[in-house]
Amino acid sequence: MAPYTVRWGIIATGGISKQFAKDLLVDPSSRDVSDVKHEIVAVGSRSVESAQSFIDHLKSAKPEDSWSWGVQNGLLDGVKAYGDYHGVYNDPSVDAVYIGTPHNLHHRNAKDALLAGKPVLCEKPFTMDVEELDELISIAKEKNLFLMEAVWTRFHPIAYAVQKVLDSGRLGRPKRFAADFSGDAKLDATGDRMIDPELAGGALLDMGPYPSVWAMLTLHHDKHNKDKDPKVITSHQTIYKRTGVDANSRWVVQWDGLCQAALLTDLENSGLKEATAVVQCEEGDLCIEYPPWRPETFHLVPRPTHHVGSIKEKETHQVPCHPGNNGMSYEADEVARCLRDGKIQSDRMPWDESRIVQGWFDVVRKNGDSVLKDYKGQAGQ
Ligand SMILES: NC(=O)C1=CN([C@@H]2O[C@H](COP(=O)(O)OP(=O)(O)OC[C@H]3O[C@@H](n4cnc5c(N)ncnc54)[C@H](OP(=O)(O)O)[C@@H]3O)[C@@H](O)[C@H]2O)C=CC1
Ligand SMILES: O=C1OC[C@@H](O)[C@H](O)[C@H]1O
Repeated sequence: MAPYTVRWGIIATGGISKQFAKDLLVDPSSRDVSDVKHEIVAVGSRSVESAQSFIDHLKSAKPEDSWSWGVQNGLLDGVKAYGDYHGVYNDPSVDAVYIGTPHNLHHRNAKDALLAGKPVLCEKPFTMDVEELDELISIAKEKNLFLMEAVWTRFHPIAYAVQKVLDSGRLGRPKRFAADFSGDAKLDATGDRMIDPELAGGALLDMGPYPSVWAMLTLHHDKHNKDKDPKVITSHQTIYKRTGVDANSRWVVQWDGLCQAALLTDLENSGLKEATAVVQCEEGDLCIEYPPWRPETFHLVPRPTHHVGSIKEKETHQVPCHPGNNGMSYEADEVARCLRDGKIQSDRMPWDESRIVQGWFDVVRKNGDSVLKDYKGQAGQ
């Protein structure tokens, strides 16, 4: 059977849109996929020149570039450059829209796309607060349109491999959990969106999705977990004085009857290489290596008290993404399969799990003292 094809419209021409677009153009067979494929038919930007130069950049792929396959095989043929986003939403040749704008624009852009009748894949963090997210979900339901947060890490081979080990029961019940996304950005020398309050900068919203995804995949999905509504029980933010955003956010989530998770983000200090996420279980510890957004290695490690636990030797598991793939093709394949199967949400990245994490961000932000503390989202506008 011919592969099901999604014709994508890309919103915004920044760093992540470029990475996503390139992954759409990688040969699906290089990741053992034959049931779906992708084309790019429209790019929307605040300026038509930027949309065009984005397209030109993609088209200028050298033979050794992973995405040159798509260029040579016509996946960009006829792509249109729009000098606004609505051109993409209203283009009848677009089957689905990818949104790669800064956080505080996600709700506006996703809402406009849905109202124009387009399925949406929207970058993380989904929205600025739960109210904005609930509005998007209700529009998606009402219009019977697919909607998903682009938490790409959920779709990586390592995410499934980690869950397989935990599901096997080999490690027993989780007892403790910690996860961290921290980096030593030279903030005083930069003026980028990461520290810009006007673009909802700060560690929590940009980095927070990654410790959260590992807590969700391991604890929330654990077969012993019965708590459907894990809550933040304490949190702290340190403020970056120059712009007032959070330089770090730390919070603890409790899954009643299972265990707690300590979640950390930090813009100014690096985390641990071998332990970006650690699930400590009865029989041994599962340690996922940095980087949290795209790890490729995890270890099973004996408990520090060597007489406890059946894991006696350290084991290392390498589970890379397929070569030539930034790691974003997998989430695009998920969107294609959901559209093909008539689904409006993904089983792997369902709305209620986006809502849980968005809810944690709301609590941490409101408990803290950053310039975004009292930020009101734009639900209803
Ligand atoms: N999944 C992942 O791994 C990653 C996800 N992200 C997420 O993607 C989103 C975008 O991040 P990133 O690509 O790094 O950001 P960039 O700053 O590189 O790009 C953002 C783009 O948004 C558009 N835009 C629209 N309005 C504005 C505005 N007022 N100010 C600035 N840009 C604007 C611009 O495109 P144009 O001018 O063409 O309209 C701009 O190029 C964020 O929400 C982030 O969390 C980011 C990095 C990695
Ligand atoms: O989503 C992201 O993942 C990779 C990081 O480098 C980036 O800060 C972040 O936006």
